[in-house]
Amino acid sequence: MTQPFGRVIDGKAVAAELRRDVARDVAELVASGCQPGLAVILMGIDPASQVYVRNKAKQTREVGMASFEHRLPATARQTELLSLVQQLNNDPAVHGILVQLPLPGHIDERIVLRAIDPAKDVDGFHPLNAGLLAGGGGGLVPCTPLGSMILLRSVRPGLRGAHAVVLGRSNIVGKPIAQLLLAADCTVTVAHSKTERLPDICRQADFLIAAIGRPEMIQGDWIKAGAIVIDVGINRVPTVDGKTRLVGDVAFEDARQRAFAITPVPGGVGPMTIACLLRNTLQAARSQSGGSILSSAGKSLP
Ligand SMILES: NC(=O)C1=CN([C@@H]2O[C@H](COP(=O)(O)OP(=O)(O)OC[C@H]3O[C@@H](n4cnc5c(N)ncnc54)[C@H](OP(=O)(O)O)[C@@H]3O)[C@@H](O)[C@H]2O)C=CC1
Ligand SMILES: Nc1nc(=O)c2c([nH]1)NC[C@@H]1CN(c3ccc(C(=O)N[C@@H](CCC(=O)O)C(=O)O)cc3)C=[N+]21
Repeated sequence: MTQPFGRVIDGKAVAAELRRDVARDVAELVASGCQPGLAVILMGIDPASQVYVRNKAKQTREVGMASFEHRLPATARQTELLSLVQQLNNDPAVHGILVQLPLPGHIDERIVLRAIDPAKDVDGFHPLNAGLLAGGGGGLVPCTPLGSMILLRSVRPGLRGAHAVVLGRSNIVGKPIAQLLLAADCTVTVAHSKTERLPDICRQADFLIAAIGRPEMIQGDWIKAGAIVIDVGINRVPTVDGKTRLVGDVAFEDARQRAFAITPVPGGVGPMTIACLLRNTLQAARSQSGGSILSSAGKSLP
């Protein structure tokens, strides 16, 4: 019998399934003469970023795509980074470009993200793609928001009319998630650091999407009974034995007692982010091997 409460959403399993689907479609595309290629630029030696970049490269190859890795020293000049982006924009073997964030302080992130060809912008951070998303779809959709929606739909296929509360309003997570929920006919509240009476707002949420980067800040009694909780936060915290562990923005065990379903950290949204990156690269390769950015890429939103 299925439990009425406290279901843990298995992001690892859903991500593995998505990667299998991507791998099958990649094989078809390769057979027709186009191997999708993903290029990742890593500037500096942030240890966490290095782990992500390594995982991405491994999973890219596993689904049959070509993986290109470019490393620049943290001290490289912005013009050097921009000319690398330009070179990748012009490289027909590269269908997707990801510049790992955050960038060192002397680099203007906005200028770099705008330099990426929107058709190759598999992160979905270019203003053209952000604008298409705000207009209801048609471009490349940011990976973490896409993955969050797929997990939400894995437990509740019909989202219409529900009250979704998004905590966080960043351009890369909170805002695009809010757009996707709106496109799915949810009633959306976006909260942030200046929001008053945050616990009360959270208690109204049928779907609570947490993307604030504050370890376990969201308490169990902020969760409405029967809500679905998507915890996007990834926070590394010290443990008593001097090591570190990953926790989300939600106090998982307490929230689980009240939620209908909840994503864990690790093993929730994180693995979906990489799987969606591969999905976006596949879409980008398809539209570049015939058709425009508006043809196959993200025609229907999740
Ligand atoms: N699972 C994954 O694959 C990914 C996970 N992440 C994780 O998601 C989290 C958010 O990332 P990101 O959007 O880049 O972070 P940002 O720091 O860019 O944005 C954080 C947002 O949370 C809001 N916020 C901060 N503190 C509070 C608070 N006390 N109460 C209410 N709102 C608050 C901020 O408000 P304001 O705008 O007012 O400053 C801001 O809008 C992080 O933990 C990050 O590690 C990020 C990317 C991918
Ligand atoms: N241009 C750009 N695009 C990004 O999408 C991007 C970025 N920059 N900078 C950093 C953040 C963070 N991010 C994660 C991806 C996967 C996991 C992931 O797979 N996490 C595993 C755990 C991994 C671990 O153990 O460290 C999990 O949650 O289960 C986490 C975080 C993508 N980001």
